[in-house]
Amino acid sequence: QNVRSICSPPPSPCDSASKYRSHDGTCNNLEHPKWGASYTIYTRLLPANYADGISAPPVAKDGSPLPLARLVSSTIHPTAPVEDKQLTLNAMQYGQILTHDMGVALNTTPPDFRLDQCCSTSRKLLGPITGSKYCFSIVVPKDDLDFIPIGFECFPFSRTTTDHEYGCGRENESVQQINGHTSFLDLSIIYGANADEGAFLRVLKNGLLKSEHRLGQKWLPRSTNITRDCILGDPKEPCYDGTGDGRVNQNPQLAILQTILLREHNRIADRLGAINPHWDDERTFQEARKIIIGQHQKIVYYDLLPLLIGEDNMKKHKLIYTSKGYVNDYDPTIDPSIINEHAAAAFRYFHTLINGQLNMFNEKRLNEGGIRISDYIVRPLILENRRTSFDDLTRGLATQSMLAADEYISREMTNKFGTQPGDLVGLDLIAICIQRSRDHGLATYNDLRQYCGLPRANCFEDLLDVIRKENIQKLEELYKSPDDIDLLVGGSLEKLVPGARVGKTFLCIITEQFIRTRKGDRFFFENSGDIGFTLSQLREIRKASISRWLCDNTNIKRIQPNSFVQISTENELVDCNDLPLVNLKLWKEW
Ligand code: HEM
Ligand SMILES: [Ca+2]
Repeated sequence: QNVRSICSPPPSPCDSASKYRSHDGTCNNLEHPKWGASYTIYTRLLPANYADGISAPPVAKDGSPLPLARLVSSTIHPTAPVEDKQLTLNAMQYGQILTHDMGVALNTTPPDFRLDQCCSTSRKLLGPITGSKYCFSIVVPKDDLDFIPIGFECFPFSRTTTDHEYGCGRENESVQQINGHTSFLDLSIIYGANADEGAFLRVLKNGLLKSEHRLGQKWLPRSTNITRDCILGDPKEPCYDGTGDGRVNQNPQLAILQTILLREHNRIADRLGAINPHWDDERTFQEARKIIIGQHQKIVYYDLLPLLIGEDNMKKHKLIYTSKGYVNDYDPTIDPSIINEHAAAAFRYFHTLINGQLNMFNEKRLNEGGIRISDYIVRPLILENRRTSFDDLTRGLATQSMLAADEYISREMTNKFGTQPGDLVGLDLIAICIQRSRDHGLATYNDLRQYCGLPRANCFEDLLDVIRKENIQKLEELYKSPDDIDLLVGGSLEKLVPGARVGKTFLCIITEQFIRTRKGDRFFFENSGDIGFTLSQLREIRKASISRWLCDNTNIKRIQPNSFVQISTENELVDCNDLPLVNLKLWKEW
């Protein structure tokens, strides 16, 4: 899509009678058809903070450069294998699904940037990993834990959309990044974020999405462009495409959940077809899509988010209800676009939850061995390795602990990210994210503290209200003034708010995002009217659970009722058939 049309979209007339979401999110808001649509810009809570007011990454208050992102990462984020006491890896992993549904910052190659100039031996082409075509200068020796690449220039790395030619903003106005996905929770990651992609992903028969049959199971279609999508040891290894998101191969557990979503769509479409044989392909597809999206929204708001941002906090902000009826809180004045401070900083805090080791479990939940995640980044061969691998890894999601929300990060992410066996250098995901947040010109930690109702810190000691002393000392070593602290860095060090897995500032940003995502979505599953569910259908949708999804789309026979939460006496393994099931007979049309 050409950038000019993104920046000044022509008025697009909407069909208010249309019962289903568009693929690109347009016309969700009938007054503002582009709100929340794919290929529109992110929004901000506070004005951009570019050094030149336009597009250059920020500098310190006194004009000196900010500390190197890699130096910040290795100073602030040591490693420690602290596990979360309550939640499983599945909670982290569905968090990534949710993130991907809400956005992907489009990266564009600056015209003066030649790959052959930059990809010398010490650098790495990151295409398949981040979806960008840049060479990164943050590469670190894979096993040298204390190596800090001082002297490595801190890249012209993404310049995501920092050229007017590529980003939006008139001349002399600050640049804003572009979101390649719909902002809505509409599973654009499996249905595609525009009409052409949406049609391409479908069989166009019986309401089905394209899939491939192997090992007696349905799989995501294999990629026809493996060098773009994966880094494989052998070109015959699986590498997926044919889903609505280019990041599907990024890590094995992500590919698993994408596969489960695909299977669930096709499972529901099959049932609906049997219940309503007179429905055509389009009707079956759209009704199945609506059912899966409704279940997904229920699972996100009612089952997952309370664990991350606190149940009391969600109730206080009217993000969840105890009502058995409709909620009808759609507010057409709310713009559901994704907030840049949320996507490029606050929600990335949950990278702390990633466990570098993925274990496989048999049906007795006995550990059958594990893999290092860094060996399988953009290389999902482990899913189809053996007949049971997929199921064993899925049980791992439901069994293993995620890591705790704290300042510690797995070395698999900060030193070995994106490596292949034999590689001498790896990447640092956290350094990449710090650099990315600068590239997006986010306002500083101090600015967001103030926005969120904390006092501005005039000196480092003022941070004691939410940050531990030893961490303030580290900040003082790195930054010259409290006004220089990056939002991602300061926010990541805050003490957790009781009941939540984030500190105050990030909680405020993330909560604001999920208010907009809910109230700014005319099709949110708890709304009534022609586009909503009937009340009895809504009661069925509310029975959905992540555990039942795993059961219905794998060979798993027993699971705990809530597989975001570890097995315990309150959450014991039960027979899959004993879990509540969404009764599709309620969709029978007489
Ligand atoms: C194994 C798990 C994960 C891996 C390997 C991973 C890796 C990545 C990578 C490579 C990026 C792009 C970095 C850049 O170039 O800017 C990214 C972006 C992001 N990640 Fe993760 N991530 C994981 C899990 C999560 C989880 C659990 C969350 C939150 C619950 C999360 C939130 C985000 C967000 C919000 C973005 C920005 C998306 C956008 O472009 O709008 N990630 N992650
Ligand atoms: Ca979406």
